[in-house]
Amino acid sequence: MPKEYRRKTSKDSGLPGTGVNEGLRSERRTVVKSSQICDELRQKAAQVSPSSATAAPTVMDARRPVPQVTITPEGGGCSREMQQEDWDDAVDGTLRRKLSNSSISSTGSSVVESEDDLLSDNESKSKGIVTLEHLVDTGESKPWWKLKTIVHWPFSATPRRKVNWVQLAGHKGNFKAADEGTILKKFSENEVQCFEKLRDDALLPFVPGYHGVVEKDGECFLHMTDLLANFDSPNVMDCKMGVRTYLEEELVRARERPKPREDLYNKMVEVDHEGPTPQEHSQRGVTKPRYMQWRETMSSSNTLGFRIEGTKKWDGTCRTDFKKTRSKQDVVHVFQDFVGENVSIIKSYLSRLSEIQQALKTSEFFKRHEVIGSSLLFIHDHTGSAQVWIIDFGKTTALPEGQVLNHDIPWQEGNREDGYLWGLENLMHTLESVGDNATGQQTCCLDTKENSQTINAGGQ
Ligand SMILES: Nc1ncnc2c1ncn2[C@@H]1O[C@H](COP(=O)(O)OP(=O)(O)OP(=O)(O)O)[C@@H](O)[C@H]1O
Ligand SMILES: O=P(O)(O)O[C@@H]1[C@H](O)[C@H](O)[C@@H](OP(=O)(O)O)[C@H](OP(=O)(O)O)[C@H]1O
Repeated sequence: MPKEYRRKTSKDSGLPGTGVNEGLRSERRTVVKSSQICDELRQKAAQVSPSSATAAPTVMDARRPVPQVTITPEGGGCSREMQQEDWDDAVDGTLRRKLSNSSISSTGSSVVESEDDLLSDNESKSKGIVTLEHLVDTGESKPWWKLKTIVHWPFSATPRRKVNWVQLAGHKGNFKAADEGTILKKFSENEVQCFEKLRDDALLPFVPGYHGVVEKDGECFLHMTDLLANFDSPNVMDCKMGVRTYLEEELVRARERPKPREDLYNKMVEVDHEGPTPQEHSQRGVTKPRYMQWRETMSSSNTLGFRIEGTKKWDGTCRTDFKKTRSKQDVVHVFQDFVGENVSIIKSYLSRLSEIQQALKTSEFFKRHEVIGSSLLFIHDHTGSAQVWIIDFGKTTALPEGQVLNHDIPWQEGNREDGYLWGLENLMHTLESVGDNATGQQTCCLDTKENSQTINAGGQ
């Protein structure tokens, strides 16, 4: 699915007067009333799920305190601090260019240009500790959706409650603070539709709570539960699931209209100078699917059906340097470091993964969707609490009517298989190995059958 569709926002949503046919570039300059657009987007997305019309909560709640976000330079310097000038920029609408060059620039791309996405710089990832600051209600709370009108709020004089938060993967600037226990993720029509469909699905207990579409600073966001909220100094790990991390459509488009990207070339040579072909070296560019395939081959996506994207430990240590973490042994080591050989945590994780596995096998949603780029988010803390959640449905795509997937057979172009279940099984085996190493025996964990299946990644 083209990114300009997946990440449609209020400003390129195909709403009356903002249709893609009119050209998104010129449309982006159109001044639109965003709260009205969010309402329309919410209603439009809600149409996919009959039950959601009543289930959608009121999103414009005047009692909410004004949220803001500060990104602090913690965790090995893999984050940045949001400055006052960032907020000033919001007044003239350039904030999102400075803070979120990735999803937003793709959102703003025109249909004609976006053969394989237009994210053409290498700052597209935000990886690090983010301190979300929820302003304390001083008794004169203002409707938070009006933040754009009070962007010069005297930040230093306002009482705040800091909430440590981490964004381990994904696009820079995609998240903002909301009221306590919740966060905002940049709107994607595709993701909203998935959440709407998931309201009635067996997977519901394993996805973040979804509270509708809201507007802030003139943009629309998904309002969802902050999965870290109930943990005390959590340890967090993001594992991207599947053997394939790009959509078949992206492959087709790149073939029809190849668009080498310099930012992806730079990311590739940074990890492996021998990665690009001589032609790619000479043009200093690689196409998106080519980069994604290379990422899958360098990491464990192809060999295990999942890969580690990032980890953050309770002490603030943050790691995202896993692009070459490929062998099962290497993956086991990362998990060992993450759980500290705590067998009880490992057992909790395995038990939760087993529940997820069962739910996936009965889920109508899962059966009828190609699940690409989705992650399992592992979270545990010193109290012994350990959970796993399914996150990121930005590239999860409905199959044509009547078509279903197995999720554990080899991908060949056209069959749209993603290898999700195969990856999950390997992930469980990996955790079992970690448990076995911790106990020094073979009895740690679940009695899962040996996984002998291989996914044919050669077709990529
Ligand atoms: N509901 C949530 N609660 C807590 N943390 C979350 C939640 N959703 C996402 N995160 C954090 O944000 C990171 C990125 O999330 P996500 O994958 O949804 O973003 P994205 O920008 O869509 O990613 P991608 O670029 O891979 O599509 C995760 O690795 C996790 O650290
Ligand atoms: O992890 P890396 O090496 O930084 O690579 C990025 C990662 O694969 C993201 O999942 C992808 O976004 P999507 O999943 O949304 O396609 C992004 O594409 P992009 O640069 O086009 O945003 C890649 O650059």
